[in-house]
Amino acid sequence: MSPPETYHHNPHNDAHDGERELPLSLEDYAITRNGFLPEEAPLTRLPSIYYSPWESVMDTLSVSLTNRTLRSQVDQLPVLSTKLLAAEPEWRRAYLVLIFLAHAYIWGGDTASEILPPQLTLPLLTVSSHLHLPPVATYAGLNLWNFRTTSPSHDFTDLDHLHALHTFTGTEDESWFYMVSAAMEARGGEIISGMLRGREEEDMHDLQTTTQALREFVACIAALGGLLERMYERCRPGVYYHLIRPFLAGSSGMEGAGLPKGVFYDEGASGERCQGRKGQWRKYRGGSNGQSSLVQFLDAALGVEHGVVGAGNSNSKAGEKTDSNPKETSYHEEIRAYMPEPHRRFLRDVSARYPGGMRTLVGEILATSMPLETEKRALGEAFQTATQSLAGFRDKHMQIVARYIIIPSRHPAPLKEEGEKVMNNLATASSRLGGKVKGNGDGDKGEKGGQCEGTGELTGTGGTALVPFLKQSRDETVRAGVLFS
Ligand code: HEM
Repeated sequence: MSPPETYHHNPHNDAHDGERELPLSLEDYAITRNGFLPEEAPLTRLPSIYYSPWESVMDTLSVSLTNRTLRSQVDQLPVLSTKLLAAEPEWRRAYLVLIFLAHAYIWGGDTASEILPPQLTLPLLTVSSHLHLPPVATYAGLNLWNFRTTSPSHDFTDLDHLHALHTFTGTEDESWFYMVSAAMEARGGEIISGMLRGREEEDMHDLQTTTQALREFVACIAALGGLLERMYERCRPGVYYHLIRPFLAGSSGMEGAGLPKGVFYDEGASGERCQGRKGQWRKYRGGSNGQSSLVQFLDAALGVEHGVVGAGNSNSKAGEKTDSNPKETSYHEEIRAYMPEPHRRFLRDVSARYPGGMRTLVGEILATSMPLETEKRALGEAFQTATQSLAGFRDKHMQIVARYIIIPSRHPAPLKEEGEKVMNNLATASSRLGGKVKGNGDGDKGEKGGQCEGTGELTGTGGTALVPFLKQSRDETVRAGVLFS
């Protein structure tokens, strides 16, 4: 079980006059009026002065990366205990600090560091175990818990007033990259309770709640698509691809970037596993927006089901079992291990309580012989529009991926000064690896000899074969809209 949360009362959970109470209490899942974002903006520093050595390194992170002093600063840090971390926001702040320092340490040199020192690993292992997250950069640390707002009304959907607390590069581009997702999470959070209530509707003679929930879903997806497309405003594709993205890379599938065994998490002097050091070689996926619980909630709410990439799923219908090996898990299933535990539990409970989501409910209602043809037609249309809008959102996302990854991957990193490549494009090399779905975390054995040859398929920071995967996710969304065939 997760540690007790300190979330405040959530007005979105309240049933208004005539509304059914939600069967799942959103507070139990650390879901707030801002959706999967916290109720309040995250801590900007750890309150105890004991942690000032960490915070001081964070204060100058991007500068230290540029002048290559970050690793020596980390090496000189004391090994700090986690005993002074109290409330959950402090644990999240500690996690954010440690994952930023860990990725800066691994990727912030001329070659990747295969070893993470105990100054980082010892507290990081404790903090990530407390939060039930892997000890690596995740969407939670980079996006959900890494923002402040200058909005007078503390409106987290107000993208123009959101700012990342930390970036690797010190660029506006990187802050914007994280903040677009943060604003989307806040906007998307507004429909969580409505969708659950709409799915809960069992009164066949009043279909309006469900139809209305689907219409609000469509409006929400339009807003999310609008925010997504604002990525172009302040995040330049070349800066993203050559400067930002390399820092987000994980340790799985990184042979081409100098991490054939992953990363050794050095836990101190005793032991014998690596040059007399205690510790473990570990492989994790990198940080990715694909770890957003919101998008997986939208899928679960509608009834979109994702299969294993390339396992014959492109011809299967939503909800059908495929021929793939039952032991294989889909990317979407696997990536849940990288989400905060309460959010992961929420997705599991939503799918268990409402198998097939709206798709099942709408299918059942349309199949009945009740004389409410107009309402039934409106409901069916609202459902079709909802699935189309989510598929359209995925199309927009694919265009972003083309602009930010596929096109820049064909061009070398620009020169900063004559003869000098922009720093840190180590993991960019790993963008072209062979293999299907790559890298599923600790001890991953799934590599298909994916060396960096420059000829393989493009992979995401999360390690997926990019284009087929994204197309399949979009097609699965379209198919969920087909109710009868
Ligand atoms: C410059 C902007 C972006 C780029 C380059 C990008 C890139 C990618 C890549 C490479 C993947 C493949 C999986 C992986 O590598 O982990 C992916 C998946 C995904 N991304 Fe993005 N992404 C961007 C913005 C966003 C934003 C803002 C969101 C919203 C939360 C988002 C949501 C997703 C989701 C949900 C997936 C999983 C596939 C799916 O369900 O359709 N992405 N993205």
